[in-house]
Amino acid sequence: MKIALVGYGKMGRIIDEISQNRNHEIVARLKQTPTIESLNHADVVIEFSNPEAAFENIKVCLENNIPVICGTTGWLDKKLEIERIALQKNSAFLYGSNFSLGVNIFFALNENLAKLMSNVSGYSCQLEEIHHIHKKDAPSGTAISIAEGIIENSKYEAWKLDETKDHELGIFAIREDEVPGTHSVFYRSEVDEIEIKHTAYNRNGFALGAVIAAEWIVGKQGVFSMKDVLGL
Ligand SMILES: NC(=O)C1=CN([C@@H]2O[C@H](COP(=O)(O)OP(=O)(O)OC[C@H]3O[C@@H](n4cnc5c(N)ncnc54)[C@H](OP(=O)(O)O)[C@@H]3O)[C@@H](O)[C@H]2O)C=CC1
Ligand SMILES: O=C(O)C1=N[C@H](C(=O)O)C[C@H](O)C1
Repeated sequence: MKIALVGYGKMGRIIDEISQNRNHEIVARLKQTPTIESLNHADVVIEFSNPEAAFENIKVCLENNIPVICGTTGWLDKKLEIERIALQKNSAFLYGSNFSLGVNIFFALNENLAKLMSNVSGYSCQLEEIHHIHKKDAPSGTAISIAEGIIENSKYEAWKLDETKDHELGIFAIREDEVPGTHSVFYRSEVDEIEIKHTAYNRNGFALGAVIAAEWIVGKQGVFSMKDVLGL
C-alpha cells in the first residue's frame, strides 16, 4: 500500500517505521498542507499534524478522493464539516482521538462502567489526563472521547475543564515532562473510590493502531471510527 504521511513529527516518524515493517511504501512525508502532486499517488493518507492545520489537510485529501486516517486532536469543532465533505465526495474518513488498541478497549469499559454507576447513588465522576509539556490542546482528544462515553450513559450533561457545577463532568489536564499519555476515570463516594486507568508506555501503540486503520480503510467509502476497525 502507498501511504502519504501528512505531519511528520513524533508520531509521523514512528508511523513511518511501523508502516515499512508491514511492507507498505511511504510515498510522501509532509510538514505542510498537501497538494495533489505532493501526495504522490498515495492510496491513503495518515494525518498527524496540529490543531490549526488538520482541517485544511484533510479537506485537500478528501477532495482528491484519497482516504484519510486522522489522529490530530484539538480541531473537533470542524469535524462535522469534514464528514460532510467525505460523504459528498464518496471518499473515506476515520478520526481516532487515540489509536491504541488498549485505549479503544478502555473506551468500551468506561461506557459499561458509566452505565453501571448510573444505577447507584452517592458517586460522582471525574477524569484526569496527563501528557507531555509540548501538547498543544487541552483536554486531550482521548479525555473528550471518554467524557462523551460517560455523558451518553449517565446523568452528566456536559464536560468542563477543572472545577464543575452539578451535572458537569470535570476533566483535569496535567502537563508533565515527556509523559506519552495517561488517562484515569474516578468514581468517588464518601466511603470509597473506583478508578480505571490507561497508561501508554510510549507512542508505538498509537502508531500501530493508525497503520492498522489505514490498511482497513482502503477501498471503503464513508465515515468511520476505530469501533468499526476493531469490530467493537
Ligand atoms: N490519535 C492518537 O492516537 C494520537 C494523536 N496525537 C495527536 O497527533 C498530533 C501530532 O502529534 P505529534 O506527532 O506528537 O506532534 P509533533 O508536534 O511532534 O508533530 C507535528 C508535525 O506536524 C507538522 N506540521 C506543522 N504544520 C503542518 C501543516 N500545515 N501540515 C502538515 N504538517 C504540519 C510539524 O512540522 P514542524 O515541526 O515543521 O512544525 C510536525 O512535523 C497532535 O494533535 C496530537 O495530539 C498524538 C499521539 C497519538
Ligand atoms: O498529544 C499527544 O501526545 C496525544 N494526543 C492524543 C490525545 O489528545 O488524546 C492521544 C494520546 O493521548 C497522545
